[in-house]
Formats: sequence, C-alpha cells, structure tokens
Amino acid sequence: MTDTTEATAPHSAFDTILVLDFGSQTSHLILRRLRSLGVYAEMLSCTTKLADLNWKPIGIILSGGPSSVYDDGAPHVDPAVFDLGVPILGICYGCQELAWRIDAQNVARGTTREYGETDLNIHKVSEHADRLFEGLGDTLNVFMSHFDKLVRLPEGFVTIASTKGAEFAGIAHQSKPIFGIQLHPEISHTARGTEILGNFATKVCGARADWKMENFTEKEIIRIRKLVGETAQVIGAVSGGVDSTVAAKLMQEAIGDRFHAILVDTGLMRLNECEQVKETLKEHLGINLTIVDGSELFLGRLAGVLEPEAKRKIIGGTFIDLFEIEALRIEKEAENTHRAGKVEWFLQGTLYADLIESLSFKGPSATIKSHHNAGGLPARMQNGEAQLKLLEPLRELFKDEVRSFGRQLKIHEDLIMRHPFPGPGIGVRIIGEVTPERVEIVRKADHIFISMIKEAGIYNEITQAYAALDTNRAVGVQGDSRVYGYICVLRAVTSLDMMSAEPYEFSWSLLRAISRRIVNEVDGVSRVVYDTTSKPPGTIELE
Ligand SMILES: Nc1ncnc2c1ncn2[C@@H]1O[C@H](COP(=O)(O)OP(=O)(O)OP(=O)(O)O)[C@@H](O)[C@H]1O
Ligand SMILES: O=c1[nH]c(=O)c2[nH+]cn([C@@H]3O[C@H](COP(=O)(O)O)[C@@H](O)[C@H]3O)c2[nH]1
Ligand SMILES: NC(=O)CC[C@H](N)C(=O)O
Ligand SMILES: [Mg+2]
Repeated sequence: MTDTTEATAPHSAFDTILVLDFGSQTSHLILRRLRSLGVYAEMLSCTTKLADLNWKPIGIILSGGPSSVYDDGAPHVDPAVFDLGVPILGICYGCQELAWRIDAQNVARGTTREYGETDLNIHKVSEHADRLFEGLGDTLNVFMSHFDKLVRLPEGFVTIASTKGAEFAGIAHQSKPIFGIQLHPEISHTARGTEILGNFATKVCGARADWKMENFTEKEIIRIRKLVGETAQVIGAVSGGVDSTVAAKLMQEAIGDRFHAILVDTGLMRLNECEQVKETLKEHLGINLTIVDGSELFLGRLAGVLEPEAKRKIIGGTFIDLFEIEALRIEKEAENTHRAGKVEWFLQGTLYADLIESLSFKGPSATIKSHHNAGGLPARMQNGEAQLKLLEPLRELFKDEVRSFGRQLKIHEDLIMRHPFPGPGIGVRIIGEVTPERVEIVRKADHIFISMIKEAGIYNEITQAYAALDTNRAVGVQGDSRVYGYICVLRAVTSLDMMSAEPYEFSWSLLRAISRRIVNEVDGVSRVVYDTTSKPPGTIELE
C-alpha cells in the first residue's frame, strides 16, 4: 500500500481487526459482521508478512479455508503474528493452524465430515477463557464445515466448547488471549455468531465500536485535506456510478473547485449516459464535470481484440493515458488563477469488493478477473511512478457502506440505488470483438430492457441488470424472410455483495414482452436468451 493511500486508510483512525484469509468462501463475511457491530476490520491474504504492514491491528482473526494444515504446500501464517502481542482467533482452518503449529499431531482427518448445523456445548472454565462465549448460555446451534479436526488438546490450552463430532470445537489458551473455534461464526446459520465475533473484538481485543459512516465522513474529509494540501489539484474519474459519484462529492466537500471531475466517453457507455451524468452531477451536486470524448481511441484500440482480460487492460490503460493528458490541460488552464497548482492526484471510486475479486486476496489462488481499474491500471500508476498519485478513499468500503456514505453526503436516492455499471462498460458485454455496430445494438437492447424493468417497478428489487451480445448468429424468420442475427443475452441478478448472486425471477409474461420488443425493435438481433446462471459458478458479467 503506497504512503498516500496509507494516510487515508481508515485503519489509521479506527481500531482495526485484521482478518488473514486462508481462502474460505465466507472470509469476507467476517468483515461484514464486525463492521455491522461498529468494529472496523480489514482483510489481507494469509500470505501477508507482518513486516510489510505499516499499521498495527488490535486483534487478528485467521479465517477458514479449503486446505488441510498437515498437507505439503498448505498455507501457514507468518510466525511473527504470535510475537505481535495482540489477541488471535482461529476459525475452522485458522483453529487447526493454531493447534498444528504447536504440534502437528494435534490435527488429523476426522472419521466423518461435520458439515451443516449442530449443537455446540459451551464449557465454563475461567474468567479469561470464558470471554469468547460470554453471555451466550450453555448451548448454541452452530454451522460447521470441516473434515479435519483437533484430535488432541494443544499444550497450554483448555476446551471451552465441544460438539458431537468435535471434542475440541472451542479452545482457549490458559493465559494468552488466543482462541480457536471449529465453527463458523460469520455464517448466518450460526446462532449469535456475530456476538461471538463481537466478544472477541470488544471483550478480548478491547476494540472501540466507533466505525460509523458519520464518523468516517468527517474523518475522511479532514484526512483528505491534510493529504492533498492547500494547492494541489485533483482530477477524478467519475463515471456517474454511485462509487465515483460519492468519491467526487467527498472531494468537492474537501477541496472545492481544486477538484476536477472527468467523465470519459469510452464509446462503450449506455444510451445518452454521458449527457445524463453531466446534468445530474452539475444540477444536483454542483460538481463541474468535463466530458472527454475518447470513443474513437477506445474503439480503435479494441479493434480485433477478443480476450476479456486483454480488453480490460486496453481500457484501463487508455483511461490513464487520457487522464494524464487532461491533467496537463487543467494545469495549463489554471495557471495565473487562484487554482494554480500541479495536478498531483487521480481519484477513483474503487471499492473493497473490486480489490478482493481483482487481486486474489484468497492467498495462493487464481484471480477471477482483473476487475474495475484496480486490475486494469497500468503498473506505472499502481506503483506510483506516474505523474498522478492514486487516491481511492472508498477502497476499504463495501457497496452498501458507500451507499450509506452517499446518503450522509445528501446524494439523491436514485443515484444511490443506481445499478453498478462496469468501467469497461459495453466492452465486456459483447462476447468477442467490440465494433461500433455491435455497441449500438447492445445500447438499444439495454435501453429497452432497463426501461421495461423500471416501468414494471422492479428496478430496486434487482441488484444489477443489463443486455449483452453473443456475437454468434442464430437463424430467425421475420416478415416471412430468413434472418441470421446476433443473440441478445439478458442478465438480471440479486446479490448482497456481488461476490455471489442469483438470477432474478422475472414473471414469464414480462420476460416475453421484453424479448418481443428487443427482437422487433433492435436490428441485428434474431434471438433473446435469459442467463439463469448463479454466481458462482457463473459471474455477473459475461466476460
Ligand atoms: N467512463 C468513466 N469515466 C471516468 N471514470 C470512470 C469511468 N468508468 C469507471 N470509471 C472509474 O473507475 C472506477 C471503477 O468503476 P466502477 O464502475 O466500479 O465504479 P462506478 O462506476 O463509480 O460505480 P458503479 O460500480 O456503481 O458503476 C469508478 O469509480 C471511476 O473512478
Ligand atoms: O469497473 C468494473 N470493471 C470491470 O472490469 C468489471 N468486471 C466486473 N465488474 C463488476 O463487478 C461486479 C462483479 O462482477 P463479476 O461477477 O462479473 O466479476 C459486477 O457489479 C460487475 O458489473 C466490473 N466493474
Ligand atoms: N472450513 C474450513 O476452514 C475447513 C478446514 C479444513 N479444510 C477441514 O476440512 O477441516
Ligand atoms: Mg461503474
């Protein structure tokens, strides 16, 4: 993390629990549960070296994971974690890691997998050890998901809970603030699981539960003013999506007209998008937005490119090229005015979920796709070599936290609830080569689809919806003649955090009406299909 980002990171102002992620599908839920209690938390890969951290957590949680601690190549935590002198909680794999490090014989494959809900018996041992389950009674219905287990009590530990399948389902060090649980408190099926995490964070770690959006807003404005200084100018990449709009409003509150919002017309935007965004931001938020028409440049560079990640890198790099040119133009224009000053900063609305999915937080595992601009940014920007230093005030937030932040900043609900639109836009919604003709087709189909969803009053029930194009062709018959047109793919999902999603269940009649309108009104489309794949195994975007 660069110094500049460091200086604006919330872990500089709030007690922070560090979650080290061993790859469980639910690791990020540990963060969500803690933040819902007002305790700030961040997640880093289990391979993180503590020496690389320039901040100290108030407690550490080792998450679950698919590996077996005793296997060759299994991920293990940096031993420095145990010298930091802060409380540690191991969850499932994390608990096995604690036991294995003391003696590898402590962990072995169980005779049966304990998967799903089971009853946990809580044992009262001592004031020190009882803190984790304090106030939770004698039994709890909890969610287990393990095949390995502790077969011996690690030396120096006591048993604080057990289940039918796990004799040592809860352990506590006799004197040190180190705890392990085989169950998953972060999963909603674990009754009062959030209270277990709350006990660890507040009773064991002593963390202050002061993580609230209003506190974050004021601290963020003060921090940004300090970071940017009195004269530097900031340009902001503002797409009109909620992320960058909230980031733009924050900057305008912090430094006024030294902030320059720029919307790049990539030629891959939705119908009338740029004009609508300009009007909304200017009218509604008093943000002076400049539209840079980069459509020819983007489409020219994308010609002949089929591979999704190659498209993303081209789009990310072209964004930065244009912003660097704009930075020079703004500096020039500001000379001899009260705003004179170098453009030193580049603001983006990148979020936490973008980073988790873009930079494979899950320890040693493949990156699903280089999302947003975190993955698309050229190296020169990511390691601070470019003229512009990256400013991403929302990088530690989840989408719902950004929305509540936006409400603090008095941003209109319509904008707050606007469906996400990916930076590469229609570029990742055409399977294969992006051409102006295909962009026009998607634009029209998408406009019909979203208008009909809004007319049906279900826009806010759906987390994200769009029309895309399969550039294979299918035969149709229109007006008694044969047509051989593209296949329009409709996608609509519901999701809490974009990390998993379910297809939205339209009424059959509405889906048919949407299909009819698109085939009739959009030249070049001979078929309309609806994507019923959940995430996982699918993803929300087609590319
Ligand atoms: N066309 C664009 N012009 C300028 N900046 C953009 C554009 N598209 C994306 N960005 C930048 O890339 C960042 C990531 O894009 P992303 O789509 O995730 O965020 P968003 O568009 O602000 O919000 P949302 O995810 O709700 O659409 C944005 O926050 C913004 O800073
Ligand atoms: O700014 C972006 N640049 C991208 O390259 C990108 N790819 C996916 N997305 C958005 O991320 C969320 C999850 O999408 P996936 O399930 O397809 O990964 C969804 O909200 C997607 O719209 C992107 N946003
Ligand atoms: N959910 C987990 O962390 C599982 C840990 C380990 N893979 C086991 O099966 O026991
Ligand atoms: Mg967007």
